[in-house]
Amino acid sequence: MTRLEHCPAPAKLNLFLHVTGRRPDGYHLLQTAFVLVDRCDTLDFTLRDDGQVRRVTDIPGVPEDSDLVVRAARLLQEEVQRRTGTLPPGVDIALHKILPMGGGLGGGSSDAATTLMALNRLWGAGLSKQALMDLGLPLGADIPFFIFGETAFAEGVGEALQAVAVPDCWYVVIEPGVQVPTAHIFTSEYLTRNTAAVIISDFSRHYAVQSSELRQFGKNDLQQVATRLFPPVAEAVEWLGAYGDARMTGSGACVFCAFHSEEQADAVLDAFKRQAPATWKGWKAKALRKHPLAL
Ligand SMILES: C[C@@](CO)(OP(=O)(O)O)[C@H](O)COP(=O)(O)OP(=O)(O)OC[C@H]1O[C@@H](n2ccc(N)nc2=O)[C@H](O)[C@@H]1O
Ligand SMILES: Nc1ncnc2c1ncn2[C@@H]1O[C@H](COP(=O)(O)OP(=O)(O)O)[C@@H](O)[C@H]1O
Repeated sequence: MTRLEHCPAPAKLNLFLHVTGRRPDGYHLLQTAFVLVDRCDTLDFTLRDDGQVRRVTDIPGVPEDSDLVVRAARLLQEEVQRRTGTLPPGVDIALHKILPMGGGLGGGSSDAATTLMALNRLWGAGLSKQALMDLGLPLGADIPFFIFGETAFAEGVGEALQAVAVPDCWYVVIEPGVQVPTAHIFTSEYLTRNTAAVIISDFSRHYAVQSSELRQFGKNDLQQVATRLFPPVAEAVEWLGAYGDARMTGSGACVFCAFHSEEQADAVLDAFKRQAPATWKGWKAKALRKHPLAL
C-alpha cells in the first residue's frame, strides 16, 4: 500500500465547556463533552521515497511547516524511527478543508488526528491508540479526543477522556463569519475560571431524560467572552436561539443547536437561507457515534 485517499477528519462540538481552574503552566483546566459530527475535512496520503513530509495543497494563512498535519506526520515519523531505528518513508499530504479555522470545530486538531491514524496504518507503525493520543496531545488538546473516536466526557485540558452516551440527533451549525483565536478567549479578563466541578453521572443523567426540546447540559464558559469580543457570535446565538437551546462550541466562533430529526434541522436551515446575513454560513450535521477511522 502506497496511498490512502479520502480520509475523513470530522468536526467536533463541545456540548458544554466549564473552566474549573488553571494549571501552574497557565493552561486552563476544563470539563467538557465532545461529540463528533459528519462534516469533515478530507486528506490524501501518498508515500514518497525521499523521507520528506510535504503538504501539497495551499492552505491560505497556514504555512506548510506550521500546519498541524505536517507537524503531526513529522512527530510520528521521528517516533517510529526512535522505536525501530528506521525512518519511515516520506509522504505527500493533500488537505481539502471545509471546516472553518478558528471555528471551535477542532478542524486543525482533527486533521492532525486523522494524519496520525492514517500514517500509523500506511507506515505499518503499529502504535496503540493510547500511544497516538499521547503523541498528539502536545500539538493540540483536542487531538486525543479525535483519536479516542467516540462521544466523550473530558477533563484536564481535554485529554482525560471517558466514553458517554448522548441522544442521536441532528445539529444545525452556524459559522458567523468571524475567526476566534482560542488564545484571545483564554487570556481575557472577562473569563470566569471557577465553575464548580461536576461529575460524569450529572452529565449522563441529564441526557437520560428525553424531552421534546433537546436542552444541553451546563453552559459554555467561553461563550460570555467570545460574544463580548465578537458581536457576530452573539447575533448567531440569538438567531438560532429562537429555535432551541443554541450555544457556542469550544472557543467559538461557531454556534449550534440540536434537533431530534433531520426535518426539524431542514426547517431551521430554510429560515436561515431567507433571513441570515450573507456573511454567515449554515449547515446541518448528524452526530457520529464512532470516528470513521477508529482504531
Ligand atoms: C477550546 C478547545 C475546547 O475543545 O477547542 P477549540 O474551541 O479551540 O477548538 C480546546 O481546549 C483548545 O485547545 P488547543 O487546541 O490545545 O488550544 P490552542 O489553540 O493550541 O491554544 C491556544 C492558547 O489558548 C490557551 N489555552 C488553551 C487550552 C486550554 N485548556 N487552556 C489555555 O489556556 C493557551 O494559552 C494556548 O497557548
Ligand atoms: N490543518 C490545519 N487546519 C486548520 N488550522 C490549522 C491547521 N494547522 C494549523 N492550524 C492553525 O490552527 C488554528 C486553529 O484552527 P482550528 O483547529 O481549525 O480551529 P479551532 O481551534 O477554533 O477549532 C488556525 O487558525 C491555524 O492557524
